[in-house]
Amino acid sequence: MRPFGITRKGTIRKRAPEKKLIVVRYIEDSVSISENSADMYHDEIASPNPIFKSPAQKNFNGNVTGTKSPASPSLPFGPKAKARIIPCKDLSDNTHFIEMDALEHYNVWSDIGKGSYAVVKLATHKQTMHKCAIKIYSKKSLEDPAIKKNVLREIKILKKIDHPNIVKFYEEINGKNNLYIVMEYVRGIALKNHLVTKSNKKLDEVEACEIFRQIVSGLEYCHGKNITHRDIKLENVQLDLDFNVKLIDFGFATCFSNEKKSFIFCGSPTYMAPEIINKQMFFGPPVDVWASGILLFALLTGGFPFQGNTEKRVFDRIKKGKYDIPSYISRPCSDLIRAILDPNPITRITAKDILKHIWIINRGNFDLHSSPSKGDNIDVFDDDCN
Ligand SMILES: Nc1ncnc2c1ncn2[C@@H]1O[C@H](COP(=O)(O)OP(=O)(O)OP(=O)(O)O)[C@@H](O)[C@H]1O
Repeated sequence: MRPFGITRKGTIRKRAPEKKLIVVRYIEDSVSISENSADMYHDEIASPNPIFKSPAQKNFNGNVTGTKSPASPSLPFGPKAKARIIPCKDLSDNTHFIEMDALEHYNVWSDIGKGSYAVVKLATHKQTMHKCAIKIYSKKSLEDPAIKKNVLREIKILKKIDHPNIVKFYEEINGKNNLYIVMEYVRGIALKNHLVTKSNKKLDEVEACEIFRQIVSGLEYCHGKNITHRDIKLENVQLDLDFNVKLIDFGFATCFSNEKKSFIFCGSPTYMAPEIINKQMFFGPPVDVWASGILLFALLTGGFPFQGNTEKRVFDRIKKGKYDIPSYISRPCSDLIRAILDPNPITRITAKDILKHIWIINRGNFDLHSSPSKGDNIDVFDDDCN
């Protein structure tokens, strides 16, 4: 179990009644618990009658103690609690230091994710106790016009979207130091991490199909609204506890027009379509479809079709377009992968047609031609080029 702590301006160390050392660190009227404990305890925290006699509430009243609720034997203040010390990060350089006046309606907990420019924190709406995720961009990073443009576009696009397989936008909050995007909290696991838990880092066709179908369903919806995600990859697919798919991170998303082709070099190298690498003008949707094919390949094989130790090598292979589909993949699935990884964006299958493909209709239930052989397993998850 990871450390637990309460935060509100400054840091104090306290002994709980059980004489166990608890370190309490105060930031501004907020409570911070570590990533793991946040997930472990957030049901209690979020419940209207929290089992955990919320140190948060005590904290808000300025009365901080580490006492445990009688009904919370599993919580870290229990008799078995060991000294749990909050990682004492230097808050002075924490650009994602939350502003409680801006987030007055939320209790903000600890980090649930980190991206290149944003930190994502778990929060609960104080009145409804509804859990949410708050993506925090420091305004310093938004001084870069390109980043600012992307973030504003991310917000604009998220506002337009309402689909079960896409994370829901709740509100944006413009703080003095940060910009906050409040959105649906997807309690679960990133698809990439889910894959890593599997033997050989791959899924069977039925499970892969169920996940892939939902991804493509979200994409089809976006494409129907003239929106492209442009950064489809394992890391940007979150699974909830019921294994429902939610697409996240619309930081590269954009609106496209059927009349106007555009060119922009964006996405993650392993997932980039040949038309991007060849610097051709392109419409958005085929690029998402290509990336979804790379992702499907990864789900089924534990590897990527175009690999290399350097970006250049990956690009060279994508340009050549040569890849092997392992023999244990069923014929209908192989056919679908080939239709998706069609180097020509004009003839490449669309998201709409993927959903009508026999492999999807049959939910991946096809006899396998052969069992995996040694050489069929490609493991590139440690590849720097992801
Ligand atoms: N709504 C959410 N619910 C749960 N976890 C989330 C949510 N949104 C983001 N995360 C977590 O936070 C991480 C970072 O989020 P996100 O990818 O949106 O940030 P980013 O800065 O845009 O990332 P990148 O550097 O890839 O562009 C994700 O990988 C995911 O683990």
